[in-house]
Amino acid sequence: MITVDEALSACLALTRPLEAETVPLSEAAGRVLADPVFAKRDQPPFAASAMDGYALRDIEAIPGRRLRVVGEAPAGRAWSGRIGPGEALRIFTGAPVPEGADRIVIQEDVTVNGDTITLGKTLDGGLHLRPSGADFRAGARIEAPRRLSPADIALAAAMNAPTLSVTRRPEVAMIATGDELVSPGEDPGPDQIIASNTYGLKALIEAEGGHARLLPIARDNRESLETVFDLAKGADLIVTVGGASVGDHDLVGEVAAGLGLERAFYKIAMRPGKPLMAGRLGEGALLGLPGNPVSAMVCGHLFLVPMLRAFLGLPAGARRRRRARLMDDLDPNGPREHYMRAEVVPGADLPEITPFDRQDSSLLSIFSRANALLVRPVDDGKRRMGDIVDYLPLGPLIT
Ligand SMILES: Nc1nc2c(c(=O)[nH]1)N[C@H]1C(S)=C(S)[C@@H](COP(=O)(O)OP(=O)(O)OC[C@H]3O[C@@H](n4cnc5c(N)ncnc54)[C@H](O)[C@@H]3O)O[C@H]1N2
Ligand code: MOO
Repeated sequence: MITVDEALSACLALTRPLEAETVPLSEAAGRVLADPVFAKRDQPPFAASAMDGYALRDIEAIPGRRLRVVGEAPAGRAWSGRIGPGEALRIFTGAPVPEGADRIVIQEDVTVNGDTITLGKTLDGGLHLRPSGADFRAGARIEAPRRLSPADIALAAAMNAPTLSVTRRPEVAMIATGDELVSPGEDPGPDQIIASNTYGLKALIEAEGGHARLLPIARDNRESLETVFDLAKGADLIVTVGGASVGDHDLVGEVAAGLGLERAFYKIAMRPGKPLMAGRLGEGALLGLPGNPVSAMVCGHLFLVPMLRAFLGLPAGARRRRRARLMDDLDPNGPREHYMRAEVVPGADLPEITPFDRQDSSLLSIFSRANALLVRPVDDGKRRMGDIVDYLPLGPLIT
């Protein structure tokens, strides 16, 4: 059995950064930027007013001063003259500040009387001007690769980029295997259960920016598996679930080998997830996950997510572990790195972590309550309440 780190390196070696495609800006959120975005102009392109009020010369911003209003500039329409001594321009937020003016006095600090204004007794200290290029200059860049956040989309729009070059979504074909499985919504027989983990994995894949295709459930025989493998052709990554262990009906490895799988590894020193398998199949990669729902999901977080990031051209090493204070005693760990389902809450100095009592790899109800995986090294000794341990956050974290 190889270690978790060795298995991750082998998985990453099966990936390659995918090519770029051009998408409209409005569809680019969450995608991975493949080429930098360049600003085509300064923003703002002119010195702009930050407030509704009056543009004037700062040296004349004296309480009680009377000034003559010489014109008006709404946003989108500059006033072309120059502000001289004793003059002010009615101006609105976002409008170009006229030459000669270097301060905006907000309208709340002004009394209007026909064509003249009188400045109030107290004026706030702000100039309320946005110099041209204050946000960014022409030529400024959004660097790639980068997963595009809503803020990035707004910035790219402001830079006047109507389309963006993003990495193609990795195509993932997903095969659930087992005679006992039916799809959600179907009527299971008395000996059957509902296929669950492929749906959880699809959600994980799509949250990471991949595109997952759920293929029909493959039955526990060679013909059925071969038929469904055939449907998976063309995918960047084929993910199988189940049929990975040593039972008489665990045929995935055998069938994949018959189809030309170049196996990178099979079985890793990890709990849950021991019967993990990976290799190269045709042009794509294959990741064979164990069938137990929690094993499949934990392997999804540890191996599938980094593989997707590598396909997307993002940094894709092992996820950074965090530290927490253990809130329970733990027996010594065995020869497999253990990823225990746990709950992390904020603590005084460090977050506090409590593993769930029941750790069986079939318990999705526990997994859905967990917000962390407590990581126990191979052959870790007994641990006491108060010890500091490593964990990986699952989803949004409350620290
Ligand atoms: N003699 C041994 N038996 C087992 C070993 C072992 O080393 N020696 N390893 C155990 C471990 S650890 C795991 S994990 C499982 C993995 O087995 P498989 O990958 O072959 O998975 P299956 O046998 O097909 O299924 C296991 C379990 O999960 C359920 N399952 C499968 N697919 C789905 C799905 N898509 N959605 C929901 N549930 C699913 C299936 O019904 C089984 O209950 O093997 C142990 N056995
Ligand atoms: O490795 Mo299995 O995944 O312990 O349940």
